[in-house]
Amino acid sequence: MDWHGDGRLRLGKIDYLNVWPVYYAMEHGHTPNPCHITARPPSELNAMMCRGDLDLSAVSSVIYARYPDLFKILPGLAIACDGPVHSVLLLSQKPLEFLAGEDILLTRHSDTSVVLLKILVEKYWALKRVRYHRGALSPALANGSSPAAFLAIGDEALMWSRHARYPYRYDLAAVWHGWTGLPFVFAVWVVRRDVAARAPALVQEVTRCLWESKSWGLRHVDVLCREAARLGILDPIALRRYYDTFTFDLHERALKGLQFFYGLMADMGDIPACPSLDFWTQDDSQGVAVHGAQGGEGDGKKWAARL
Ligand SMILES: C=C(O[C@@H]1C=C(C(=O)O)C=C[C@H]1O)C(=O)O
Repeated sequence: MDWHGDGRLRLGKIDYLNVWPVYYAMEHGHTPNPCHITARPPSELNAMMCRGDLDLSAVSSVIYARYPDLFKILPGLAIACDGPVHSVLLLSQKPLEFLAGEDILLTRHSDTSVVLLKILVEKYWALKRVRYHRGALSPALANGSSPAAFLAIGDEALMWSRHARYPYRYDLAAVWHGWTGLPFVFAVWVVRRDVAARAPALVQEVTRCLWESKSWGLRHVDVLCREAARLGILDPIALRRYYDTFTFDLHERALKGLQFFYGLMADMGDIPACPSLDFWTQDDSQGVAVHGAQGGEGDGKKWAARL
């Protein structure tokens, strides 16, 4: 835990459009920002949190399942959707049923979607002998040896969703929803346990500020769409539709989807068992194990009352 000499915690931010509703207000002076914010793709944030280079962050949901002893979940925050997500895509040169025995390139920026894809390939689509490679998408797509299919997430997926050589598009959250009927949780916000134990008041402050910023963002989606459109990835109307697909909460159904996913990770041998969901609370620095019955609520009010 490095205080930078000023008592501020180090907060990670996913470097994609999808988290603007959570961070925009605190980064632009509309709500308080008590942290140092570092923006990176998810897999880099995951590694930084595991190393202790950040104190709190959004991380790929698989990371909590793999390292439950290292982290506690911050309530009332998630990147989840209950149907298509538009930005986690398997893009293929051929229809899915012809991908058996083929190479799929996996973006190096993802940890959760990579696991979701492998689960769908093995347990839902039952494709045999698929070979996976992890790497940077741009160079692979630019040279002649392009893979039969690739997995893209975040802004890259939004930019490449209409790639001419990859006309077959599979939205993994839509496939998951069609299969399980459940929401899918791509990312959760976690705090390192050592930080939670040593600085509960700061963790509380940052959590409240994230809720306040999210609440502002969700009340001003029109502002976010106007500003985010300047990046040239989506126009304001498409951005509105994009933001409407997300729930930024760990509500009860999202928790069910998360636990079902963790159960499948255990079946695949990725983790030894489905972990308890250990939420951070200020008054119990050892945490409270939650087994699917609790979750964050829209504006964080329920959690604010608990903290
Ligand atoms: C929905 C998305 O979820 C993302 C997917 C992640 C992953 O696959 O590890 C992590 C964080 C999220 O940003 C997206 O990037 O579009």
